[in-house]
Amino acid sequence: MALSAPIMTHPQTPLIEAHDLNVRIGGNAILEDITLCLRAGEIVTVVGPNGSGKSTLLRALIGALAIDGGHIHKARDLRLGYVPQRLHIDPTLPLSVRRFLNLPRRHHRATIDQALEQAGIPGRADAALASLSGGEFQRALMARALIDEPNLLMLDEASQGLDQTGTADFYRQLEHIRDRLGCGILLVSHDLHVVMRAADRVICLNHHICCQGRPEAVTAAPEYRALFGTDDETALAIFRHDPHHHPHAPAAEDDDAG
Ligand SMILES: Nc1ncnc2c1ncn2[C@@H]1O[C@H](COP(=O)(O)OP(=O)(O)OP(=O)(O)O)[C@@H](O)[C@H]1O
Repeated sequence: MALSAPIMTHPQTPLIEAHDLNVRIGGNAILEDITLCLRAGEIVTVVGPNGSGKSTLLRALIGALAIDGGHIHKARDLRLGYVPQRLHIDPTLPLSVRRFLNLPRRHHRATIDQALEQAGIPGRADAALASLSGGEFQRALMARALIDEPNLLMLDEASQGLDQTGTADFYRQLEHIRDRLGCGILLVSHDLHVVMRAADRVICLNHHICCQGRPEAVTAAPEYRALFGTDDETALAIFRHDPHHHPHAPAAEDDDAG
């Protein structure tokens, strides 16, 4: 199926909801009472210190991890694309990008070419996977996540290893994908400045949700400042989110942090 057709999920339909989600690993509470909701058309970014449970949250939401409490409700028509934080591929494996994207099942050439174009590496289908740079490899992972036309895309620090320009390009690409497919995007990132520019909503996680809301509201929240300080105020002023730039984005769930 062509990737260009917009996905007709109703903008206000929750794609995924978590209620009072609890996850314990090795006797430690990693996620505590997480309640969140993600809708089609919005870009939501999870920020938080190292070890605060961001990857665990994504893995719990996609069902890769057993939960110890609460529940997760997924839309009946949910089609999930997931870009993991890491994926180790043996560099000696003679694997082209096309063959990688054909695992575990084959796709039409045109579908693969289109996914690569959407992910920002057009024309690289016949390149050896091992020959891709770190940033290109991340984009190949993104193409793999896009190939089945997800209506929810989850990315776990997919911009790691990219330089400043590459990171800014990456977020622009995400906005483009959201605008073109109408999908919801949930991402984990440490690039606070760019995150603040690209996200419709930010969730600040430190095992529990410290605060969430529009980027401006979250950065003003004492809980966020206690974790990240206030140094990004200047950058935020430069990168401030322009609502007119994203005509398809629905209003964020919370206007205020908390
Ligand atoms: N499989 C596991 N076994 C033991 N501990 C785990 C496992 N997975 C996660 N943890 C622990 O859970 C905590 C949260 O890990 P997680 O990877 O979710 O954090 P994170 O916020 O994504 O961190 P980072 O920003 O460093 O990627 C960490 O203390 C981690 O050591």
